[in-house]
Amino acid sequence: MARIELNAIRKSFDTTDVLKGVDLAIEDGEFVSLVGPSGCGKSTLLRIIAGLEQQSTGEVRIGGRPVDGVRPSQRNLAMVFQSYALYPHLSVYDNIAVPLRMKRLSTLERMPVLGRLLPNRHRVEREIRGEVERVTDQLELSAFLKRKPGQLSGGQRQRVAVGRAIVRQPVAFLFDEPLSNLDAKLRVHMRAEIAQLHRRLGTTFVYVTHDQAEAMTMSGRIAVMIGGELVQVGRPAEVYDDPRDIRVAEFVGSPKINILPGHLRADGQVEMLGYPLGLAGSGLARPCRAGVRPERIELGAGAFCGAVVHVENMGAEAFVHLGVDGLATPVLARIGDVRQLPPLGSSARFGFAPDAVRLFDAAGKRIETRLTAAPQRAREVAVV
Ligand SMILES: Nc1ncnc2c1ncn2[C@@H]1O[C@H](COP(=O)(O)OP(=O)(O)OP(=O)(O)O)[C@@H](O)[C@H]1O
Repeated sequence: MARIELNAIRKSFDTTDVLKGVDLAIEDGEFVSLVGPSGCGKSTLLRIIAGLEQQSTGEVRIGGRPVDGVRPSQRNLAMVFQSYALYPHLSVYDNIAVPLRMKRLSTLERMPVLGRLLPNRHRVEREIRGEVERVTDQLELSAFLKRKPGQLSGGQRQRVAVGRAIVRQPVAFLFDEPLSNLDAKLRVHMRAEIAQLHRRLGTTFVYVTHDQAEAMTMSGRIAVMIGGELVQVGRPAEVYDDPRDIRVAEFVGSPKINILPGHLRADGQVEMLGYPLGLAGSGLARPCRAGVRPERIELGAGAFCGAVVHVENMGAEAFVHLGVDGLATPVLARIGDVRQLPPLGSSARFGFAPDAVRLFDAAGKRIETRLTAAPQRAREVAVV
């Protein structure tokens, strides 16, 4: 097991700065997900940890030691890729045994015919069999040992890739979008398997994904990367509830948070479309943006009124899209009880409690103060 430390990591490809000074400490045994939109640099960061890519400046430490200049194979890390990188011509058993054979047998002992004549080969192969069987039992792969990767489902292939990583007993596992080739249902199932695997092994996991739901449901902490910068690191619930930056608020959570244009008055009142939302303490008058999660929008009463322009009924819950005059995008409200859905085309009142609002300044940085007073009931905002 190992602590992984990234200090001021920068990476440029030609003139493009892909990583702009990333600092992150991943504790021994922790499960941290690097999450962010496509192209934000998360795979590059993972590859730098693995030693597959060299940072332009900055330092990587694994288990307290700097590893710059240490070859990937010497870092004792296991990487699981999106493509699984299995050998198509080898059986499940041999795919998992490969890293052990590479480590414990000499080139001569690995030779198919000559190797068998060497006494050490039999002893090592017996040990390897024991270890491969232990891992394949754990991963419920015992029934497939003789099959080739082409004869397996996506989920089974993914488990073989994980098995091959586990047998090496690495100090940390690095996952690069390992579930993105699977269908939605299997992905949800494999999320649970990977989280359980982490609990069982207790080894450091670093997991790259662009899927915020994957990161939220599996990891102890998530590190949100945007445009080559680490914008926020924290427990999933903390990042969801207390985003420090509007880009984080918009990236985390599905469906997206509602962002409403507002104005912070000098007397501390926050207004949206000229209607009061609550008090944020006195300060400088300035434009701001109010973020409200769909589940915090209360339908049926409140200061605002919108036209029901679309309803997404998922069975167990529904999302109502409310067109509001003066807003470019509809406000989304989550409805827990789908029997209470307003009809399409009707108008619906809505509001939200002041503590549901997260305020951001014009640059997208979080305004610390939380709204306190209840929004005053005002005349309705016109329906679109
Ligand atoms: N070898 C390379 N040469 C030039 N540019 C590169 C190279 N590798 C990555 N990049 C660029 O660096 C940026 C970050 O790439 P990276 O693969 O780290 O992003 P990512 O966040 O993992 O994205 P995705 O989720 O799409 O995989 C991208 O703009 C990419 O085009």
